[in-house]
Amino acid sequence: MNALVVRAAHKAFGQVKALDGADLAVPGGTLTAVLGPSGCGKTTLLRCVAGFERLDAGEIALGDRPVSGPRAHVPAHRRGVAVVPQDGALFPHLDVAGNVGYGLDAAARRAGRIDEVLELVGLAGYGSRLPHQLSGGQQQRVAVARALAPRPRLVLLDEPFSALDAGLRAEVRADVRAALHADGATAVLVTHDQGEALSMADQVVVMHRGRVRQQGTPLQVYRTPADPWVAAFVGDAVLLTATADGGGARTPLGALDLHQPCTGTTTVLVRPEQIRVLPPGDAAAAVPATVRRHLFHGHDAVLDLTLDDGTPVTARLLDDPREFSPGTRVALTVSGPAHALPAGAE
Ligand SMILES: Nc1ncnc2c1ncn2[C@@H]1O[C@H](COP(=O)(O)OP(=O)(O)OP(=O)(O)O)[C@@H](O)[C@H]1O
Repeated sequence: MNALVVRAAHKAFGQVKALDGADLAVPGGTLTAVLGPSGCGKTTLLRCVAGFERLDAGEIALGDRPVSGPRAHVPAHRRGVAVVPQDGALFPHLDVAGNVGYGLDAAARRAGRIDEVLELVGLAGYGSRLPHQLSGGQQQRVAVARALAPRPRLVLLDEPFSALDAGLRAEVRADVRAALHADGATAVLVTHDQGEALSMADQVVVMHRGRVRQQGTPLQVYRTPADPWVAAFVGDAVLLTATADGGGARTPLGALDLHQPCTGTTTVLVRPEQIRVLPPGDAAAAVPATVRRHLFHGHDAVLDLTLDDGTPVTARLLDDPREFSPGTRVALTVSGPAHALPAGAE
């Protein structure tokens, strides 16, 4: 059953349509990431679900209970929704146990719920510390423990890892994900970070200009994006004009198999990690190309290339010691299927 359903949600601030018909459904017990660029309406969606903002039109239901809509606006404190803000917003004068237990009833305290959630977020034994005695990552863990403590119907996380440095972020993300799952929580994470959404979430909701462009598993939105905009937003995209004839397509990178059948003129998506870079003339079916730029990133390298017909292509190289200077001639092949994108959307 869905723990949260948003239908045709509209919310404007003056002339700005922050939500312009947003639809989404969040199954109970899952973590859903709402992913989109700055200004696409993510925070507004989250604030409407929490009950901090009223919808202009549309509906929000938590389980089978309508909470926002033409006939209902349940106030925030009666929705059973917990919010983890960007900065954690801990009470500075209360220790960790005081923060986590704030608002928790006596029975839950006696039952050991504070220790239980601190253990879940990896902070067993930290109950008597004050917030200023904790690292940024630990403070966010406390904020998550505080949100989980009263067993809310829904936990909303608003870019909760954005203030953490990159090394710490990956660890805190993984631990928070594990804690939410272990507690059986339903959670919605708002983020503009594709890696965060794809690595943490059970399902990803991609937003653009106040609407949901696609909802699916991380693999679905990455491999089979709904349109060219989603394709380019959730990762690096090589977009090729193509003629499809069912299970395959003719493209500037040769004949490619398709994930899903398609016919006629279309645009197909290939991800840069699917492109193999060979010496010129190495394989009969390889397509000649010229290197424009080679960017080394440590864990991988990105090669910008141009095919002889002018088509730009990007290849991602893993564990590849070769160095390519601009102007080097190479030949390209593609491994794995491409994805035919529906025409029309920008
Ligand atoms: N209270 C407000 N008053 C006026 N405009 C607002 C208000 N809140 C949001 N907006 C506008 O609505 C649009 C959507 O904003 P929102 O904060 O929901 O986007 P976002 O996707 O969360 O962006 P970010 O990732 O930068 O936080 C933006 O154009 C924003 O300027």
